[in-house]
Order: sequence, then C-alpha cells, then structure tokens
Amino acid sequence: MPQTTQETQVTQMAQPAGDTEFVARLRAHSRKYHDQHPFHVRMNAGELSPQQLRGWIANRFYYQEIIPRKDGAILSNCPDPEVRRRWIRRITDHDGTAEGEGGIEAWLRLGEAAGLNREELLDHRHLVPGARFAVEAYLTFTRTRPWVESVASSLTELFAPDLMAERLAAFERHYTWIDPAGLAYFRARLEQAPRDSEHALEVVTQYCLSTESQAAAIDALSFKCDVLWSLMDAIDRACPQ
Ligand SMILES: O=C(O)c1cc(C(=O)O)c2c(n1)C(=O)C(=O)c1cc(C(=O)O)[nH]c1-2
Repeated sequence: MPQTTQETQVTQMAQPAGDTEFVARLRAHSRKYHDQHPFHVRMNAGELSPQQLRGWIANRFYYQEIIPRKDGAILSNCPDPEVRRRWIRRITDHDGTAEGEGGIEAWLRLGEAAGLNREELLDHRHLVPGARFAVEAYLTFTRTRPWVESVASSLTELFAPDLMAERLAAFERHYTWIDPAGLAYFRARLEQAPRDSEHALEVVTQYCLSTESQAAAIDALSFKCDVLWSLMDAIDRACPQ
C-alpha cells in the first residue's frame, strides 16, 4: 500500500489545529480501523442474524477478558509512577472493585441480554481459533515490546467512540430483541475511551521524540489495527449469513 502518499493526503485533509505531523499520522490510522470491516458494516446496518450477533458477542468476550491483563503487562513494564497512577484505572474499569461490577461483568450481561448464558462465554466454547490468536497476539505484544509501544497500540481507542455511538443506535433500532439494559457496556465506553485515548496520546507524544521512536509508535498502532481486523475476519468466517 502506498502508505506515505495516502497518509500525507489525510494529514492535509483532517489535521485538527495543534496536532503535530506525528499525531496526524497516528490519527490517519482511522483508515485501517475495524469500523470498516464488512462484519461491522453489516452489524450497523441491522443485517446480522441473532446467531451471528451471538457469535460476535461470545468471541469478542475474549478480547474483553484480555484487556485488563494487557494493561497489567503495560504497568509491569512502565517505570514512570505518574503514568502508572493513571493507567491502573483501566484495570478497575474492566474488573470493577468488587464482584458484579466493571466492564467484563457488563459484557456478560450483554451476552445474557442476547440469549447467551455466562457459562458459555466464560468457558470459551464458542471461541474460534483465529479470534483466540488475534487477541493473544495483542497480549504478547504488550508483554514483550517496550511499554511506550504498547501504549501506542492502545490508540485504536481514538477511533472507538464513533463506532460505539453508531453501534448503540444500531442495536436500539435494529436488534430490539436484545434488552436495552444489556447495552450499558457501550454507554460506559463512550466516556472511558476518550479519557483513555487522551492519556495514551499524552504519553506517546511525551516519550516519542525521536524519528525512530515515532516510527515504532506508528508501527505499534498499525499492528493493533491488524489485530482488530483479524479478530473480525475470524468472527466473520465463523458466523456466516
Ligand atoms: O468495540 C470496539 O470496537 C472496541 C474497540 C477497542 C479498540 O479500538 O481497541 C476497544 C474496545 N472496544 C473496548 O471496549 C475496550 O475496552 C478497549 C480497550 C482497548 C485498549 O486497547 O486498551 N481497546 C478497546
């Protein structure tokens, strides 16, 4: 793909005031984001069957389970207490501070609202190999790469709020067989994702000052877009029309 030319065009088109060229290049990865995956396009157009939607919820649950573990990996690699103090909140967002709270619990309730009991999410009986591999690649990346690259890889969350808002509207309109109370996860992410991505962007711009470190951050974000795209490919293949 002629990456440089396309990125330059996006930079000229959509650079918010105050963004450096580096930040504009990060934001340009919205072109590779999984909102454009055919499965998401069909989801948001109301074209998925209950079975397909359940397949997505069950496989995406593995991503939800991995997220606090990858944030723990980032914390363990990060020597900066100021970053750790803010980053740690991501873990309690997903795990809660008591049983019955947090994002993982909210995702289990989404499953129940869609007709999946929590056992079948927790025992991974619906998890397909490609989804497992994609999600575990993200965890391995954060365990083995320099922590700032791992922070950069989380920047797909810059693009998540628009997709979440579209998804919420689509679920309420097209998938009325799902109890709307089950959509609380997406509502919470509408607030959490902008806060988290703003912090990640602060960290990356503070630490990535050399050409090499900026290139590594761009590569990390590109890798993460591939993780999300591969996860959707695996789900799409496992849940045919
Ligand atoms: O449903 C989505 O499309 C979507 C995407 C992403 C993302 O862009 O990485 C995340 C989430 N959801 C999400 O719920 C979430 O908690 C989350 C954490 C992270 C991360 O990399 O730290 N990404 C995402």
